[in-house]
Amino acid sequence: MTVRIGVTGATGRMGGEVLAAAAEREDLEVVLAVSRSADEEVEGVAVESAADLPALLAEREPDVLVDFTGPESCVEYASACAEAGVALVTGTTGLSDEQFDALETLADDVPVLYASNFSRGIAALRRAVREAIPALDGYDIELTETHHNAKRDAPSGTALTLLEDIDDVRGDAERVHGREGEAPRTEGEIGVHARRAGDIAGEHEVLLAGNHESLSLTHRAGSRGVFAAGALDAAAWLSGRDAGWYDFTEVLE
Ligand SMILES: NC(=O)c1ccc[n+]([C@@H]2O[C@H](COP(=O)([O-])OP(=O)(O)OC[C@H]3O[C@@H](n4cnc5c(N)ncnc54)[C@H](O)[C@@H]3O)[C@@H](O)[C@H]2O)c1
Ligand SMILES: O=C(O)C1=N[C@H](C(=O)O)CCC1
Repeated sequence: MTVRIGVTGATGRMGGEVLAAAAEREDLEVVLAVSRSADEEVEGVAVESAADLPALLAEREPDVLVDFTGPESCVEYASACAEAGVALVTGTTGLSDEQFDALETLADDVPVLYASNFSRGIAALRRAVREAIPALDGYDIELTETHHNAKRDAPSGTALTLLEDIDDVRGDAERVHGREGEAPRTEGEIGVHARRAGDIAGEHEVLLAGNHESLSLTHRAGSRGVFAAGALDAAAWLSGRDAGWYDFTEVLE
């Protein structure tokens, strides 16, 4: 059965990637694309005004809405989905704790799948990090992420997810965001570094060092297409499921 999808942020970098990737798939049909700046075509799809989203959801009846926008719009669109009974896949990062709480509450009404990163490589990196930490007890950990020069939030959503993974395995640690001046490392702290340059799609490195050795676990996205493909796989998987909060790792099981 073809899954009917809607796309928000259609004129954005990820919105365009999602529309381009969806056009190549036979299991999905784009029935709706919206953006703050309407009246454009993206990848041959007419982009309508995001202000009309509630009415458009009722009229076009997508099974799943795919959202890569900003934190405020993500919660607003999730709320429209809950109202219309439409499932939501979102990869929007930079959400506050309150905004995550709001999304989780809306997941009582419709299926919501959130992932800070929709690449399979990052899913594998997360597993590798969870395995490496207990094997390298007491080693220093530094996390570095690098993204294009238009990225708004820092550290990246993926970096925050990796930090949560590290805390889960090793217990909560102090996070030191960059260093300047007299700033020697304290035991157990995690250095967090965010670089912004050019059009880099996304790089994450977890460095573990101690005992006269170091282990660097690094993922590099070759293009945004990898995130779009993962989000569409998530949309196909989520369609028809019960209301609830879902994770990308469940899609990959
Ligand atoms: N989870 C992942 O795998 C993944 C991958 C790439 C990007 N992202 C995240 O996706 C989001 C979008 O990234 P992008 O590079 O496409 O950004 P972008 O700026 O190119 O596009 C964002 C789109 O959302 C719209 N938008 C932004 N704020 C809005 C608001 N308040 N109200 C209505 N519309 C709004 C913009 O008009 C634009 O169309 C970011 O949070 C980014 O971190 C996640
Ligand atoms: O380009 C972005 O913005 C990305 N955002 C996600 C994050 O914040 O982790 C995933 C990688 C690309």
